[in-house]
Amino acid sequence: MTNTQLFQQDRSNSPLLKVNKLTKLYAPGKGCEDINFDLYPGEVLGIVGESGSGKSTLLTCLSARLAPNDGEVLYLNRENNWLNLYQLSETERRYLLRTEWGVVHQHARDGLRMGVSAGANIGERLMAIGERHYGKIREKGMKWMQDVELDVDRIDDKPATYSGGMQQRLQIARNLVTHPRVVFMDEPTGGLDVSVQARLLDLLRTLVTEMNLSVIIVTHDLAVARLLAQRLVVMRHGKIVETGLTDQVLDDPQHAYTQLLVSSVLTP
Ligand SMILES: Nc1ncnc2c1ncn2[C@@H]1O[C@H](COP(=O)(O)OP(=O)(O)OP(=O)(O)O)[C@@H](O)[C@H]1O
Repeated sequence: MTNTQLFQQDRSNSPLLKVNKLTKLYAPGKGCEDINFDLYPGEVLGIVGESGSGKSTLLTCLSARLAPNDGEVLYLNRENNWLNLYQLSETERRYLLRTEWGVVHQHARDGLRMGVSAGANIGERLMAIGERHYGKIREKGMKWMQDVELDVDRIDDKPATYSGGMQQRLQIARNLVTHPRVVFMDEPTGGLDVSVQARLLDLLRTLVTEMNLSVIIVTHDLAVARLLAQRLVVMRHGKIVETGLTDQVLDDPQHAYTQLLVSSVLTP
């Protein structure tokens, strides 16, 4: 089954996110420049490119954490209102990040609160959307620990006592507990052992499909892109050089840079 069939992307609906002429440059060619695309409900979009091509800069701008120099990011919220991200107040952007959006960082410690228990890490996001009942918060925390295959008996342990792979699972649970509509992921399996990576990717793929999440995932690993993303954006020197369905881009790359990127993975 192809990724296109697997993920329930719905193009009959309006996009959830519209990115228009987005630019954030630190120096010529460093950052991201004139980025345009739409993200549809249930779609998983991969951003690929070599180190320094601007993937993280773009993701940080898209996820309301870095103001661009130019262009806009429009988001259709749960109430069906279009929000212009960088015209919102800082408080409104932060609220969005705690509720309808999620961010999974490469290093779990950037996305977790290391000083509080695993259960509190999950519960905190529930409290942000108004849940106050301690019993219910704990119950949901336990359910999510099970869903991401963590030992529920360790719910009161701090994340620092978890392995890297477990911390990443906890970070995913913390993000997904509020049923976000859009999740931004920056190299979510980077830095983990290969076998741990494979299991985590499997879990992510299942959760993304089951919850019909819209995801933007940055990765330099084309195998990860192939497994998770339905559509790809290829970046070079801050610009998009190619975009299309994942299988098309990887099996029949049109741009010379994409051809090089794909062949450099195939040739040892
Ligand atoms: N805060 C900053 N100040 C100055 N230059 C920066 C800053 N952040 C990133 N850059 C530069 O912008 C370019 C793009 O960096 P970015 O981290 O977005 O690329 P990337 O494709 O995500 O790379 P990697 O995969 O290595 O993380 C790089 O040349 C980087 O050195």
